[in-house]
Amino acid sequence: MVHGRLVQLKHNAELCEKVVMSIEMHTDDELNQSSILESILGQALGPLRTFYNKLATEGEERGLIGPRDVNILWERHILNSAAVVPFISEALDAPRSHSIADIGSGGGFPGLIVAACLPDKDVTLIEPMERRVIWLNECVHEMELTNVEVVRARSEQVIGQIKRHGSVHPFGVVTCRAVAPMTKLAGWTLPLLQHGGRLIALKGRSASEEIAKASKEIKKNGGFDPQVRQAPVADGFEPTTVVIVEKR
Ligand SMILES: C[S@@+](CC[C@H](N)C(=O)[O-])C[C@H]1O[C@@H](n2cnc3c(N)ncnc32)[C@H](O)[C@@H]1O
Repeated sequence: MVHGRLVQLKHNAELCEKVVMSIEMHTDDELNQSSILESILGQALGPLRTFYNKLATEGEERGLIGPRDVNILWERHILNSAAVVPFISEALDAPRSHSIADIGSGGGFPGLIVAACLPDKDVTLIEPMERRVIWLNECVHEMELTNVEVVRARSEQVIGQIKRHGSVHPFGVVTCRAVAPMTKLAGWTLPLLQHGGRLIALKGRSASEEIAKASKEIKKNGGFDPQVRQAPVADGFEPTTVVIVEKR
């Protein structure tokens, strides 16, 4: 009986491996077979391949990626998100809360990638849309991540709760990508940070102008010293832009 069960499990595992290989062969993402992935993602590559395959098969149908994204998922979404990880590690080097919040996670960017790359840090994904929250919970389960909590809420609601309950501001780092301009993001992210914490936002080329426009909101929400930094994605790929704001 036990032997029969083991044979069945082995058969299932082989079947899963074949399905994964066939999905990877049917997308034209040239990075699929590249050693770049392992050199950048290391131990996180296993769970992130699971995530990649789920996105490639279900992402478009579930409204999480566009039709043209399927062949550039690694570069456009996964490696782009992973570019914030060194900035987070640097920020959490100081003695402050080791928890991270990602607001407006959507399909999981950058939050799920951060959680896979930093398995010893607690990551809270804050996302208001129900169908995206369902997706995020499925991903956490299938990627076997044990360091993630998904909260269905707008960031302002979480901030309201923190203020009402008078608790200390809990996060050492807040991340986000493609959620809102800095004028809004300042009020949606900085109040979530503890003193000495850092906002690390993936931004487009207009990052400097956004910071200039939002200087009043940044100051009002306890932020200071906003900086625009270039974050390497991988050799031969265009770097991405990151905005970093310190919390007083
Ligand atoms: C354009 S999507 C970006 C998703 C993901 N970060 C990415 O880069 O692909 C913006 C996401 O922000 C969420 N969002 C909008 N307003 C929000 C708020 N006030 N607090 C938290 N999330 C919010 C939306 O539901 C949506 O999933």
